[in-house]
Amino acid sequence: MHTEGNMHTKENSCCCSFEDCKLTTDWLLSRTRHRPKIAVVCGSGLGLLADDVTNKQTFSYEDIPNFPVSTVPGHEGRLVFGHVNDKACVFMQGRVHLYEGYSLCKVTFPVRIFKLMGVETIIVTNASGGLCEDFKVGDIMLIKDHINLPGFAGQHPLCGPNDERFGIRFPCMSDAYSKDLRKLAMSVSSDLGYSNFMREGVYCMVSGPNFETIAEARMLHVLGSDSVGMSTVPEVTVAKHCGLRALGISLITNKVSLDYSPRGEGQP
Ligand SMILES: O=P(O)(O)O[C@@H]1C[C@H](O)[C@@H](CO)O1
Ligand SMILES: Nc1nc2[nH]cnc2c(=O)[nH]1
Repeated sequence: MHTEGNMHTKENSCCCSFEDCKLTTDWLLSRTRHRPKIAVVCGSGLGLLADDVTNKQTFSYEDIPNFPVSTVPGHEGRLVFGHVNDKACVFMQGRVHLYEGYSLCKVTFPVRIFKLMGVETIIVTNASGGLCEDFKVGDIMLIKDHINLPGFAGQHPLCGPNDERFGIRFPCMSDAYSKDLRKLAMSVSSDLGYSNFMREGVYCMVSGPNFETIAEARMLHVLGSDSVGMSTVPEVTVAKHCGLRALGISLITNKVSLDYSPRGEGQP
């Protein structure tokens, strides 16, 4: 069989086998006493989410065997173990993306490490563009569902042979984002007085690295997307596959242009 150029064939299917994951997990477990139950993936510019962690222990991605290394500004590239309100957590200060040249298998490698370390809940955050006309810059959108656009084109982290030690061949994705966690997040934000900028919606992943053309943005909007970004979907897909509870949070950092008329320059 000819395999060149097709990373999902049997011969070249996985750069992150169960054994690779185990090696990385054991490496971390032997170097930290922390046993996190909650993992948080910090999106672009959101590394400060780990600022309030107590009893911190950090590892640079480049020191962790097999771990992918962030190449984008705003992604510090370190794992932070510690506690938030007495809950044992691990934060990824920075993630890697498909557009950096990483396979989705590598992009989602940390999620499987968290699972093997004993994590039960994952909070995945991102910076995204708002497509929903009601959204304002600075709004926080709880992700209720996603559209996996690269997945439609065969760029999917679960392509290739399925290892049942992680999860089943055909995982259900209709409930990838925990309803209970969304309810809890809404209730906590209301208690904090944040209701004015809390939203709920559908996040669409594109591969990037370019931002959308106006025609593309209109298409994504018509398809039911409320925000668009370049991450999160692979991580949540792999989290669901291996039985983690997921909460997805999108910070709306810009409004995506849906019409040709205003602010003219350079537009068709
Ligand atoms: O890691 P996230 O999804 O927050 O990063 C977003 C998408 C691109 O990497 C970058 C573009 O602004 O921010
Ligand atoms: N694709 C995409 N990613 C983003 N990340 C932050 N804003 C945007 C956006 O407008 N489009």
